[in-house]
Amino acid sequence: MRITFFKYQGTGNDFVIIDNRNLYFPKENSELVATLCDRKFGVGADGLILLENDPDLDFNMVYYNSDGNTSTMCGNGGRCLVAFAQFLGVIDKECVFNAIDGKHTATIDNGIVSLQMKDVSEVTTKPNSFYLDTGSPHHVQLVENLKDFNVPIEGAKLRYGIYGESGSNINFVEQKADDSFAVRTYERGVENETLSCGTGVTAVAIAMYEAGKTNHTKIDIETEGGYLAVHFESVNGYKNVFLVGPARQVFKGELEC
Ligand SMILES: N[C@@H](CCC[C@H](N)C(=O)O)C(=O)O
Repeated sequence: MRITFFKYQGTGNDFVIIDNRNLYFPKENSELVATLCDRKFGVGADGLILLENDPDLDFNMVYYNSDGNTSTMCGNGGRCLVAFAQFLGVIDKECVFNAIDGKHTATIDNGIVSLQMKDVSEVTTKPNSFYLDTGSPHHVQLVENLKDFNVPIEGAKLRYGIYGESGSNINFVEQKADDSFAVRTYERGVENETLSCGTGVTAVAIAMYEAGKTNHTKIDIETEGGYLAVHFESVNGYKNVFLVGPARQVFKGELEC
């Protein structure tokens, strides 16, 4: 079988993306997905995404982590998929698509994608951290000297120690200004630090507002792979939550497997 794939990145969170509108990709083959995502034996990516037709909406998103398993929502992946849908001519500048956590609206202008994330009704406050679901589960913890923090080691400890097998993504945060934070994320399913995590920065923005660290509802986030913005409304929970930032095609390839 010949697979045509595209490589995309959104603030350095990178994805193999495949046009699966004709349903040719063997979706149950998790070994193939893991190999395609492998940085030594495959293309190399934090995850793989299939763009499929949806009966009612512009398209459907199927997301796999680099371990080969399907998972919950990927914010940066969703933004990259919107850019891919525009590249394919499936959409123009606006769309509504389906993902594992439901319907998402998005706009794209000059490679900047604004993606509506799911509403957040609950933020759990723990002694020195927060836990919330922004489409994927996230632990958010303030640390000092984020630059030198050992994210892979400390992230793995919390991911397995507190959250067990089903796990959580783990975000370490440092405040930069009233309305800006730097974030480094350990991603479940990649089992390592990634350069950026869209549902993660969304969780950080909301958790920091909930904690009273900021009273801004538009928050800038610095990741290791670039800048993202999150804005939301805070009325009985968090609604109209948007993740905004660049999404770029890196290259196209073909492989026989
Ligand atoms: N990179 C993602 C999150 C992908 C899902 C996550 N690894 C999980 O399994 O929870 C993002 O940009 O949101």
